[in-house]
Amino acid sequence: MAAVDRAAGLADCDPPLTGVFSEQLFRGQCALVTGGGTGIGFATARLLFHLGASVMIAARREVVLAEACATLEAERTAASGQIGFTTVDIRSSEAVSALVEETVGRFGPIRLLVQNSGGQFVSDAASMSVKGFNSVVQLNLVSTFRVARAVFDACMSDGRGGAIVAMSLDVDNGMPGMAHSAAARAGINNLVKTLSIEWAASGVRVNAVAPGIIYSESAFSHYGDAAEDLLSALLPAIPAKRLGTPEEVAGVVAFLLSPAASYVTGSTVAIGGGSHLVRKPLLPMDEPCASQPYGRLPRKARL
Ligand SMILES: CCCCCCCCCCC/C=C/C(=O)SCCNC(=O)CCNC(=O)[C@H](O)C(C)(C)COP(=O)(O)OP(=O)(O)OC[C@H]1O[C@@H](n2cnc3c(N)ncnc32)[C@H](O)[C@@H]1OP(=O)(O)O
Ligand SMILES: NC(=O)C1=CN([C@@H]2O[C@H](COP(=O)(O)OP(=O)(O)OC[C@H]3O[C@@H](n4cnc5c(N)ncnc54)[C@H](OP(=O)(O)O)[C@@H]3O)[C@@H](O)[C@H]2O)C=CC1
Repeated sequence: MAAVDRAAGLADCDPPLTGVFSEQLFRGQCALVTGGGTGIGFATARLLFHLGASVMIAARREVVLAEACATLEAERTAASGQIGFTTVDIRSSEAVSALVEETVGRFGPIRLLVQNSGGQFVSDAASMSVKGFNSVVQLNLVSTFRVARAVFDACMSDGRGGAIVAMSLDVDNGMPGMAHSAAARAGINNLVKTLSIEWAASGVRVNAVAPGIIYSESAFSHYGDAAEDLLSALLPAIPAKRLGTPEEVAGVVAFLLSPAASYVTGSTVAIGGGSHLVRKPLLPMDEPCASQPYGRLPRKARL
């Protein structure tokens, strides 16, 4: 896949990107990374771990999390922190409460939160049921609030502070084929603004990152055979003319969590090789016409 090949080699340093930060940056701090077993979440957990944090990764698939932990344990250096995993479905308040309790019990109060878990399916809006729209909003927007609230209440509201990074998307120009996710992520972009104001008095910074198209096997596997065609059509609209890597997102997340960003809050940082500056929707559509300016995706493309 040519688009993927262009991204290869960018994360060859091992462990990735630690060289640009002090290895003591997060020494002893407890970090929770949801979705930390794969893709962007794994790259972020990996970087925080190698920068000294005690990192809990959490998602639904235990076997994936266990494998991720084993990989990190095998990479351990003198500078590395601790790593642990537990399962969670972030759509459940009870499960999220249990996750926070377990993380605090194991590694102490959570100071760094990366609310990375999320996703969606591709469908044009005309084929999308309200139930499907709602399930994606629940997963991405409502569950981001749920996780942030649970961590704030338990660990960050006491004035000792913390830093939160949520996962958004490049949605400035809308997102044909992903109306649900784009609306949810636009909600996240606004949510971090309000939370950053309300929680500033507790010393908590709240930011988001908005990745463009980031290649990882786990992410692409959700799009099946459609991925290659979609990507071929998408690539010309990316000024950098390549996809991003999970490590390129992890570096920005680590910066936002770090004291280097101590005066940054309420921001959403685009990580898309300039794609957020291109004034056209990110997803490719059929040939536009006057009566139907954005064309159509195949109806209800179940990928
Ligand atoms: C990076 C890939 C490149 C390929 C090119 C694409 C370009 C896009 C660029 C954007 C970049 C973004 C990338 C990523 O986000 S990577 C992460 C990818 N991971 C995922 O997306 C997986 C996450 N998905 C899920 O967890 C679930 O699908 C979801 C939460 C979204 C739904 O789960 P839920 O359990 O709530 O769903 P149900 O099965 O109960 O269904 C509820 C209703 O939802 C509708 N639905 C569900 N799935 C589909 C589908 N595949 N297609 C259409 N509709 C769907 C449906 O209405 C369900 O109701 P019914 O069962 O009654 O029909
Ligand atoms: N790749 C890309 O181009 C882009 C990705 N993003 C967003 O970045 C984030 C990471 O994506 P990426 O690494 O690419 O893809 P992945 O599919 O690798 O990551 C998604 C992660 O979310 C976890 N997850 C999904 N649903 C739940 C749930 N209900 N409860 C707990 N965990 C859940 C998954 O684990 P499990 O299935 O085991 O629960 C998985 O680890 C997502 O929010 C994604 O939408 C945003 C912009 C672009």
